[in-house]
Amino acid sequence: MNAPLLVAEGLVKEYGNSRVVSDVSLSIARGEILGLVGESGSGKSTVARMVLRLIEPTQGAVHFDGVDVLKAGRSEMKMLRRRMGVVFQDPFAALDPRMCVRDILAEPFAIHGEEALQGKSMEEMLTAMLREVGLDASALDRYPHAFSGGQRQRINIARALALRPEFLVLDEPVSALDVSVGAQVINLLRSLQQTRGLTCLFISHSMPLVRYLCDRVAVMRRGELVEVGDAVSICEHPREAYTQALIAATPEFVGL
Ligand SMILES: Nc1ncnc2c1ncn2[C@@H]1O[C@H](COP(=O)(O)OP(=O)(O)OP(=O)(O)O)[C@@H](O)[C@H]1O
Repeated sequence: MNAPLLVAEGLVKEYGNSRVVSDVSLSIARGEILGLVGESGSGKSTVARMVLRLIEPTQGAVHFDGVDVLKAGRSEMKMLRRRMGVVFQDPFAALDPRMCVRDILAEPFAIHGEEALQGKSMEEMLTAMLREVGLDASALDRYPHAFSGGQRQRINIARALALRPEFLVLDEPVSALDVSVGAQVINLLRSLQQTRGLTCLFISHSMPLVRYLCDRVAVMRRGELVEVGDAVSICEHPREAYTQALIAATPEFVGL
């Protein structure tokens, strides 16, 4: 296995007296997709937000490519942000309804500088980004409400990949979509992960989906990890009754 790109150690998150994440340690190898599963409220999103440093852990450490994320200063953090993308569950809430797709996709370049265009014109770059997610340039002048849920999630994915991050957090990216539309988005993510060699943290409550997409899986229950291992082995031979119940609770994923 390659050296890990991301290592999280002993992550804890407390809100007042309530401990919502307790001593979670994870590592993700370069090019690997790690699934993070667990019932609603088990702390999956909180772990992901700590890894991305969107929230500060109460305790613990995160290293990304050897860099201590929680100790990074402002400019180092800006560099790290370029290397980490995120796609959230709700494809509509994530897109500003007053911005056309051109402005939504151009925003990362406005924040991080046009050298990220790698010599392309903005128009060429935006068209290429849309093509990569199965949309065409006619989308550029339209607004989010003009798209279906699946198309909106494709726009979110294009934006998350704009600065060519190495690491992508996918926080339940298809759970707001119809099953067949969700399967198409999963297959898109799978092919993008392969062509770009992305390292991913994939959050889901569906064990069959994790089995389809992920190399390894970490199972969370009430803020703690209960088992971590190869996705197929855990789906076929779960050790914990909790994991068995998660498997039983979700219908088989049909990859179309
Ligand atoms: N800002 C906050 N203040 C207080 N409690 C919070 C806060 N954010 C999250 N929590 C609590 O932390 C727990 C874990 O939430 P989290 O969103 O990480 O779970 P999850 O496993 O991602 O759930 P879901 O599958 O429903 O998204 C929940 O009980 C939630 O209410």
